[in-house]
Amino acid sequence: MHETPILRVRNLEKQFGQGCPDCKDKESRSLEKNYCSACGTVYAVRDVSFDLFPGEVLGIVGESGSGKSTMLQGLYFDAEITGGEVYIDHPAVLDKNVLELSSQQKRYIRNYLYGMVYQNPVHGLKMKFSSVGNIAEKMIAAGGRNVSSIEARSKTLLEKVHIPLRRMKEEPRNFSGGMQQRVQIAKALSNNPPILFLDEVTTGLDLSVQASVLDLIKQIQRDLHISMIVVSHDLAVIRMLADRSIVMLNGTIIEKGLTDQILEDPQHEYTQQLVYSLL
Ligand SMILES: Nc1ncnc2c1ncn2[C@@H]1O[C@H](COP(=O)(O)OP(=O)(O)OP(=O)(O)O)[C@@H](O)[C@H]1O
Repeated sequence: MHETPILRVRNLEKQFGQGCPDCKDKESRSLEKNYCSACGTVYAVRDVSFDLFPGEVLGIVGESGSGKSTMLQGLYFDAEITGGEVYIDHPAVLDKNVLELSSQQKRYIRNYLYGMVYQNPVHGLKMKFSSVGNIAEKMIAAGGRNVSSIEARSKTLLEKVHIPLRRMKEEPRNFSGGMQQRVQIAKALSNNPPILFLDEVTTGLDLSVQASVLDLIKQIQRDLHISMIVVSHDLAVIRMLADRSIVMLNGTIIEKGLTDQILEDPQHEYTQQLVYSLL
């Protein structure tokens, strides 16, 4: 039996710059990594295609500048994508390339179908709202109006991410980095999205805090059976979380497969270096 992917990404492209005769033609262009030295255009994401299946964690790993964050920002509509198609297996948008939808329809997807956890909590949280207020805001944006059920769900979510309820009225700017990431995760889950994006969520945290946030993500994945795309430059993070993985370099996919397989038998020279650096 073939399962239908919850998310299908096809030939995604993102360029910064207009391009020039030297680089406009995909087949004949020659770039320095992802950069055209003739006109300065950066080809940040090039011809990226993959499927995400229900309940699966897909890892995206690559060095700084490989295009991971740009791709995630494009999928979450934070940045405009230059080309390609994205399909979500949901009745509201079935068979529609969601990149071409109106801003209202994209808002619907961000509110109901996607959750996002950013590396920098400042991008995902309103630091002057209370923690419970941050979660409530997301539910209200999605049309929630029943105050007592919004409050009850916010509390349940904060408990789920191990934020003590006695601190729920505090602003997240007073919290440690690990706690801020927990509040972001709770907020991202507030409307029960089937797809969660996680962008370098443990980068910059102390090792012990990293481990507890990663444990939390695993626990959420087990409990909610949510599909996740986890972006990290750190193969150790991907190894801990992802069933399947994609390795990116200079904006393109250079290797993909089961994470265990990639770790055991890396094919590309760059992946081999990544794997050996874990030893
Ligand atoms: N606004 C921009 N203008 C020009 N180039 C950009 C812009 N934003 C990103 N880039 C370039 O796009 C490429 C991909 O960057 P991106 O941030 O997606 O990589 P990354 O793999 O997520 O790395 P990092 O983890 O360091 O953010 C890089 O070459 C970067 O310099």
